Amino acid sequence: MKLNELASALLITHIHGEVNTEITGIEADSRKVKPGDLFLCVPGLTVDGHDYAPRAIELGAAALVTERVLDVSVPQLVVKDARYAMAALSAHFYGYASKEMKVIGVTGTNGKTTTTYLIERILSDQGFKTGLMGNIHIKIGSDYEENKVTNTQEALELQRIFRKMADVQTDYCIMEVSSHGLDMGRVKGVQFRTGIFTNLTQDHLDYHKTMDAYQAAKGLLFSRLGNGFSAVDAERQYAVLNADDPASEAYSKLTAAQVITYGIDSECDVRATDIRITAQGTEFRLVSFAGEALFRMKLVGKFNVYNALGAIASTLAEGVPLEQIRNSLERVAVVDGRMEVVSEGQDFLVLVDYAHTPDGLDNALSTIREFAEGNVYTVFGCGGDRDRRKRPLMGEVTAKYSDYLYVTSDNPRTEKPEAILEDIVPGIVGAGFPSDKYELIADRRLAIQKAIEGAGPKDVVLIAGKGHETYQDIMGVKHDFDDRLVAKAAIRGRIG
Ligand SMILES: CC(=O)N[C@H]1[C@@H](OP(=O)(O)OP(=O)(O)OC[C@H]2O[C@@H](n3ccc(=O)[nH]c3=O)[C@H](O)[C@@H]2O)O[C@H](CO)[C@@H](O)[C@@H]1O[C@H](C)C(=O)N[C@@H](C)C(=O)N[C@H](CCC(=O)O)C(=O)O
Ligand SMILES: Nc1ncnc2c1ncn2[C@@H]1O[C@H](COP(=O)(O)OP(=O)(O)OP(=O)(O)O)[C@@H](O)[C@H]1O
Ligand SMILES: N[C@H](CCC[C@H](N)C(=O)O)C(=O)O
Ligand SMILES: [Mg+2]
Repeated sequence: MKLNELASALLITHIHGEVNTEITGIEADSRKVKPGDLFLCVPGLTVDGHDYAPRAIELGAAALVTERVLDVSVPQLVVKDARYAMAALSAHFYGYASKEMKVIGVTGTNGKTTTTYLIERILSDQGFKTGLMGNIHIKIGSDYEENKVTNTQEALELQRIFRKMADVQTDYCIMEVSSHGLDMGRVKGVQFRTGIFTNLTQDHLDYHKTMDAYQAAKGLLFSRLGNGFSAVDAERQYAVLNADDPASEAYSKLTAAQVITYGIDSECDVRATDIRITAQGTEFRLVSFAGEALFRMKLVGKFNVYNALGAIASTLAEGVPLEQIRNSLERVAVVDGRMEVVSEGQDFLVLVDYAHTPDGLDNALSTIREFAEGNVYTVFGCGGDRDRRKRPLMGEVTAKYSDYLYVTSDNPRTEKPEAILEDIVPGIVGAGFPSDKYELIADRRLAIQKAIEGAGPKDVVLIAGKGHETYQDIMGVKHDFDDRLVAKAAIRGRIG
């Protein structure tokens, strides 16, 4: 594509240099530039992409996108806002691929991965071709790719993925939409069919600073939906909101999409009643605008009833019959790394779960308390270079529900592991937890071993925070680490 053809995606811009320069790719990271690429100079929070222009040109960049004219040899497309330009130019370059499928986006503090996974199962069981973007992996047709970021891709990568999905005739893309992704404009230009809101509780205050700002970032998904009412079903847009979460009221005001509410405690369009939770699963009666049905799911915990409700509401909107939604959900055995049972035949229960927020831990542990017959041992930590204010709160929640605590590392990244552990302690102490029942063990393998060695018959060991992750990030290096494998080895060591 020629540079001036690409530039037509933006109204206010000018080209400094040869307008007919051929562009064969787009890149925003100098380390990945290939000959013929357009290199986007993005001012970031840590460095300024303009400083990497010379390196990109050395690697063969054919042109640049800049916010100011640089003294360099290649043509420049000068724009007002490089991040906005990244979204607009990438969408143009990849042919507005998200418009070739229905995109269902899920936002919220917890439950995004689980909800996307459930929707994908329901729709693929209906014979639709599905794509999935979330932190377990990215699914394009029948191929799976690793997700190198935890959640929502940068606009450029996102549009590249949509193109690949469109090329294999994907009907539905179901994706997690993080608050960072919304706030940084990564999903600008993505045409969503449906936005789903799971819940809003504390996380990411390192980035958003206040809960109001965090709530507003998630609101961007809903404020962009629905303003072009249409008689054509495929063009309609839906906002699926959790009626039991106070933020939903604000989101329903922000959106012009048709609102479908779901919940347990409040009056709503898709509601679960008569809920029964056991260690083996969850039962509930579904009362909805499309009829009633009894659901028996293998997924445990009340929070998974909420995730199921979001999935049910959004697929009912797609016209999937309630009975068939139920059949699909009843077949889901486990979502990778979420309340996943680790069994080597031992006489106590070991669960690996991805809870990494105060509310996530509250949900996971309160569920465990509903069925635990013995003591509850919790192994957990808090991520480095992430919200520090959630650390004592996570200590407090784990103390509330556990008999023994093993506080350990969970991706310390560039922080000192011991310092993170110290940030957690005030929450444990403040909750009045006995000092002889918790230990700080920075080595996660050791912490898991100790918890498993301590457990007796009928006890429950919860290993929280890493779920499906297969690494421990220490100073930017990802070391192999899988809670499930480490727990299995520890159990074998104990019983073998
Ligand atoms: C806070 C945040 O999200 N930051 C993201 C942002 O960083 P930034 O704006 O500071 O960029 P920067 O590192 O200063 O770099 C500026 C520009 O220079 C370029 N550069 C940089 C170095 C170089 O050698 N060459 C080069 O060209 C970069 O590619 C970039 O275009 O843009 C970068 C490039 O795309 C991302 O890597 C980076 O994600 C960081 C690594 C991150 O950890 N993000 C997390 C917090 C995140 O986004 N998490 C959410 C999940 C949240 C949830 O649980 O809901 C997610 O969606 O993944
Ligand atoms: N609806 C929910 N409400 C509260 N907690 C939940 C809910 N669903 C899951 N959880 C808890 O949060 C953990 C993470 O769930 P999940 O991976 O689905 O969330 P996520 O929103 O995708 O997280 P991330 O922001 O890391 O992508 C689970 O392991 C579980 O402990
Ligand atoms: N999406 C979350 C994942 C956290 C997972 C946990 N294992 C950690 O590293 O803190 C984040 O990026 O904050
Ligand atoms: Mg997720």
